[in-house]
Amino acid sequence: MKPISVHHAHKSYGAKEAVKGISFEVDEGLLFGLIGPDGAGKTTIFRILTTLLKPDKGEALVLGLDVVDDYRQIRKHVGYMPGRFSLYQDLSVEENVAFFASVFGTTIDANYDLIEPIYSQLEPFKDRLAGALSGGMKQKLALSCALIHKPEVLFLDEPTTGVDAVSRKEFWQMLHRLKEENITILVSTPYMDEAEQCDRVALMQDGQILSIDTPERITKTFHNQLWAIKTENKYQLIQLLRSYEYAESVQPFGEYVHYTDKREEVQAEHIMEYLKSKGVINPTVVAIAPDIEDTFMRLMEQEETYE
Ligand SMILES: Nc1ncnc2c1ncn2[C@@H]1O[C@H](COP(=O)(O)OP(=O)(O)OP(=O)(O)O)[C@@H](O)[C@H]1O
Repeated sequence: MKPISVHHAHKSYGAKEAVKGISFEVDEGLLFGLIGPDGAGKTTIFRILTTLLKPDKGEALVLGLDVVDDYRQIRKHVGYMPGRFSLYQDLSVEENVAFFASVFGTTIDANYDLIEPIYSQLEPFKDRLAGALSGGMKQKLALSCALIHKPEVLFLDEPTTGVDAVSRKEFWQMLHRLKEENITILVSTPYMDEAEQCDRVALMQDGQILSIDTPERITKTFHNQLWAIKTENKYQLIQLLRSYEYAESVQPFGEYVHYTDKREEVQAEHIMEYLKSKGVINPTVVAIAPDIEDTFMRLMEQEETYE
């Protein structure tokens, strides 16, 4: 039995089809990522799996239980950290955890061993109101609350959005520790660097899954030579590359533009010559290895082309 299995799930909000026939399964003890931009349908999938929304069509099972027929049992065995508003801002740190414990008929002490690595960092502030905590501390508190009844499956919807880089890193370390406790984790994120922390990922766009695999295998599907190009004027560079007759894809990435070319054999010099012929002084053109973000952008582009 897979802890999570979704078969051809559909969900619409009025005329808007948010989830368009999605299927995926998650093995026990895996850290599985739903990766995609805002509006891809990630939250809708979380709401279906945590029994807060019914799918219009298709089936979703958690721990072998049906999200519609067996919702009461599912709720006892899963932890959910929604994207926002999961804490009571006007209760203290300790009161929030105690409240979530009482909802599940348990106590902080009974489950302290599981939350200890996370909650111990909050204990010095246990009397502080949740509303007065920093983003990173709120996130730790929300995770403590989601774990207080020792769930077998943990659902984390964009847990690191709006959290500083150090707290994000710590958070992922915590998730790896929870995995060792054999908790199955479904986590969503819009950050591609976090995708690489997952055992498997589903890349989502517009209510559909474009690819499911390990981050390494997804990245290997990018076959073309990728170039990172930089000039003084990035906006002008993008325009020039987009109007280059051999351009295949042009994507801004930080201070660089990532570029692929339609030609089989292309050298950095070819691209430099073209840019110089358009008046660009000293362009930097470097061959680089693609990462999962490049692969995702490519898959999204292909999807748009086929539509
Ligand atoms: N209650 C609702 N009524 C109408 N449309 C909705 C509702 N909830 C979500 N949607 C739409 O459904 C689509 C999927 O939303 P969903 O929240 O599942 O995506 P997401 O990937 O979680 O993105 P986000 O990070 O923005 O929440 C979006 O286009 C969204 O605008």
